[in-house]
Amino acid sequence: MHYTWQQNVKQWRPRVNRMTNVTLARMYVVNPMDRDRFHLRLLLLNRRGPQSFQDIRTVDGVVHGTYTAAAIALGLLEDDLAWRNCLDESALVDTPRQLRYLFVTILVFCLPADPLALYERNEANLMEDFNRRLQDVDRARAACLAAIEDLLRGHGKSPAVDYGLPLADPLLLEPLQDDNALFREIDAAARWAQQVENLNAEQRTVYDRVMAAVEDPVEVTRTFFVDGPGGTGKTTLYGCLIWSLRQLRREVLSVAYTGIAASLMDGGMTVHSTFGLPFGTLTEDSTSTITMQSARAQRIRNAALIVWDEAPMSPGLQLTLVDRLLKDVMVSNLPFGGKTMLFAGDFRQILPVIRRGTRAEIVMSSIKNNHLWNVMERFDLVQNMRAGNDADFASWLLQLGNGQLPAVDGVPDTVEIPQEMVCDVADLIDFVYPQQMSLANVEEFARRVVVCPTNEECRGVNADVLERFDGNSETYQAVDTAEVDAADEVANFPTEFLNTLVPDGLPPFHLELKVGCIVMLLRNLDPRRRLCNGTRLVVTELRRHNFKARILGGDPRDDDIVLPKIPLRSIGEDDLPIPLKRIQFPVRLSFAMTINKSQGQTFDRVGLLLTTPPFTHGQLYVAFSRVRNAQSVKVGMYADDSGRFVTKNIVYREVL
Ligand SMILES: Nc1ncnc2c1ncn2[C@@H]1O[C@H](COP(=O)(O)OP(=O)(O)OP(=O)(O)O)[C@@H](O)[C@H]1O
Repeated sequence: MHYTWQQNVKQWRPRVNRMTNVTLARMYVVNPMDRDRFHLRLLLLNRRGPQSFQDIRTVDGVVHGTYTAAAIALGLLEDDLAWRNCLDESALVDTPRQLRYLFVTILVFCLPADPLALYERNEANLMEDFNRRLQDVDRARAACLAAIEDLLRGHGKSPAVDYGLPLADPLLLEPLQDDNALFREIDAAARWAQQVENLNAEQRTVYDRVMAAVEDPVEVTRTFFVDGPGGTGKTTLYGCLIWSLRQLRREVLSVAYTGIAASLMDGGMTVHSTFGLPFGTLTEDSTSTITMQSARAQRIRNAALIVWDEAPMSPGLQLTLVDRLLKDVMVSNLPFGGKTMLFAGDFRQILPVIRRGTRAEIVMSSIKNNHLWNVMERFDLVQNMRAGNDADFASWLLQLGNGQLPAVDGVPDTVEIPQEMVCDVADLIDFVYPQQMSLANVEEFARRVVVCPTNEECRGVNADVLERFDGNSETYQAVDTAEVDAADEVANFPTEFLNTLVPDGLPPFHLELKVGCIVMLLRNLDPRRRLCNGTRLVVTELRRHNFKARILGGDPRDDDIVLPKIPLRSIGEDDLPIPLKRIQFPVRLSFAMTINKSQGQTFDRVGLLLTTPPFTHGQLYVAFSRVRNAQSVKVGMYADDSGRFVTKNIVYREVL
């Protein structure tokens, strides 16, 4: 019963509904993925006095077939023209498999208004290879839908529930043999069997301990931490564990804090996506989106081991939330629900990133200050296994990382860079890159990079190196929108102002590319295919609505990737005056990258630009440890008044 205030008699009276006997008091929230109902809700919120469902779908006298079409006609939804153009362009020249990847990328990241219409428009091209092979349209359609379903499942999505796409008819499906995958599996099995044999004594101790814990149902200590500087064989160790357990038909989950580290692990996924953690700053009250009955919860239940790489980068709170989730999923009060957990990493490297965080805040957020640290059995790997490493350099690096090199003139956090490692700032790019660059000589510079403390310096280097490429460039412009509800607030931020913003996690408004240039992905598009935030790609073809690229150092048998523009949002930690949505290719030039981004990657040659000094724990160590020997790195910096090359080496000894 609803009441209204009667001013004249100063009384509350039951409300009289003059229209009907039914009162629509409140509308249910509808998941945007439930498209039809979501768009009906959108129309109900924006249309006044419709008399029937048909009426709701009628715009300017035209009765639309779907609520989606009516919402587009009313301008309530962006239409899918950009994605149609992007798919049309790819369909003309790319393989059906590339087109299916592109279609799935658009579904997952661009949230088109009408996925079914996009599918139907492109169906013939999407299934063309199956049709050729099977010579039967119905079976080809079923195979194509199953392939799309498989790709979507990798993103935790369902074609029917999330996008309203038809499902493959199981009666028409036949097992498809992927010869490539089969050969790769045989290759991998031979390689890993050999690796397990070759583990050194330190690695073997951890391997045996973890395998024993997995096998022993009553073992109490099931949480392990492996600490080891770069090159001591951590990745090899958990590769062996993952492979051995899979041989025993046991499931393993491999996760890492960053997408790029996840992509280097077999089947690796980010911590966020595996455990359904929210993005942005976590709090004690943050919760996982994983429900107990879901397939993701079941995957966790089935896992015999969870390997967590680059753990020192994870905020301690992440461990608390995952511990809570695993206790619920496993219905157990043991740490991490009694799962066997193997954490690994190097505390000399970069710690959790807290924007403008103080030393105390950063240290407090480290996993070392989480109560779960105390339940971990700890192992140290010290033997450097990286072939070609020079022993003097490895020992200098370790002293640098441990903060054991002498401070200059007693000034804390300073270090002198050996003269032979320094070059003139103006010559640094020449040390790394050839004068003439193109797709033809990409192998010459693919495993080289310039690293800098901040993005600002990277932008300058990137623009300079692009000049070294032959051929014309293409400049792609973004579509920028301020994400605010109030119309008058939007007016305070004109488009030309939004276009000038260069937040860290977003591509530039003007993206200038040339064939052969190196770009970095800015989103985790598909860790299963090593397409992660931080993956470097070489551009192989530029088009109007998409571009083609391949992963640097990727498997040559892999197809090139076709990338669409996608809507990207600022993450709220960019110091922007307003939340920004930018529709642009999710890449930026990557001849230079920040030291933080380079963590976890190995290069043949690195130019370290130190015109501004490193500013947080571990940065200098991370920058130098990207290469295997002293000859492969040069530092571009200026001498001080006494001719010495002095910079900052910030080491928080309390976390080592
Ligand atoms: N037991 C071993 N015998 C021979 N080579 C090994 C062994 N363990 C590791 N390696 C080799 O040493 C190199 C470094 O190993 P790995 O990548 O596993 O180290 P990491 O600790 O993960 O390094 P990073 O932290 O820099 O990624 C690799 O080339 C690897 O093949």
